[in-house]
Amino acid sequence: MQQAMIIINPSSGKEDALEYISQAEEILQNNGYMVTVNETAKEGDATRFCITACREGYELVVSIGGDGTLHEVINGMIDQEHRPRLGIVPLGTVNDFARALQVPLDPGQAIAALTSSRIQPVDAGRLNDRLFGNVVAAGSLAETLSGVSSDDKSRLGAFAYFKEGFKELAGSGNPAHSLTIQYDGGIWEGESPLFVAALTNSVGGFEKLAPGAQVDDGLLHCFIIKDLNIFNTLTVSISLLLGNLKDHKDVIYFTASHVTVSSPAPVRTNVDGEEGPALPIRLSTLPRYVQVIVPEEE
Ligand SMILES: Nc1ncnc2c1ncn2[C@@H]1O[C@H](COP(=O)(O)OP(=O)(O)OP(=O)(O)O)[C@@H](O)[C@H]1O
Repeated sequence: MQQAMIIINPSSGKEDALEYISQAEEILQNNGYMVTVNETAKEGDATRFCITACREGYELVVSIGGDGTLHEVINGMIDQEHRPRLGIVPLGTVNDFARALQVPLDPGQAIAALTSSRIQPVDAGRLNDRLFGNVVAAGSLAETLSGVSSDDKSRLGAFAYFKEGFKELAGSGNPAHSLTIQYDGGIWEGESPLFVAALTNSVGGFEKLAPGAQVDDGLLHCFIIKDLNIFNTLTVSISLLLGNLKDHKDVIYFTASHVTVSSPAPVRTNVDGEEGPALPIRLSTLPRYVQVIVPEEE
């Protein structure tokens, strides 16, 4: 009999996570799985549970929670020879990974889609000695984004990030730091308030950040926002909404499989929506590393 592990964060989303356990358990049992349910209680639990699932040969791990929980689950797969298939039930407020893979944002529909036979191989990102599923941001605006409240994210969706970003720009005028970004054969040095490296098209709920990004293209889609002021922030924001950010005159866009970012200043990062390590960071991709269950094609 195949084994499935449900990893659920009971604090995710609007805290109605527990309602979905029996629904997911039933659908998996009806599909021939022996199901183990693990509830997380604190940071790191989802990673530990997923490590167990890898070591014990589980065929399937289902992450029920937000992008933070998913990030932790994916980190359990680092350096594991056996990696279970991954099912996603999004309960967070942003759910970028689900958006990028067309997994339904409605949890009931996402649970129903766990029986799909369609598997999408997805790149994982490597940041120093850990993994990420979707995005790494660095710079003073990235630090600000870590502070966006769940309440604002629920109320304003992706626009919560604009609100915090504008607040930061209005407060400090010019929050750029000196960054050195080395990628494959190139190097960029200059002042920037924000560097973003994305694996998928959806970042912060904006589904058109990198419209050309494929989840299995083996590439980091990188954006350097050059020195910003409050006025061209508006035009950058509009480009972001229209999906042509990479063509904006104050944005440098490139793709690469290896990137390092450093700064003489103590700059922090944001990784998959949560606060990450300080610079310097080394980024790379692990092509087609995670096998994700996605809905059948219509
Ligand atoms: N039982 C728990 N109570 C509180 N926090 C928890 C618990 N279990 C895990 N966590 C922590 O909650 C963090 C955030 O979870 P997650 O991103 O899944 O939900 P969310 O914050 O509701 O989603 P979003 O970030 O989209 O708003 C996880 O990174 C984890 O460290």
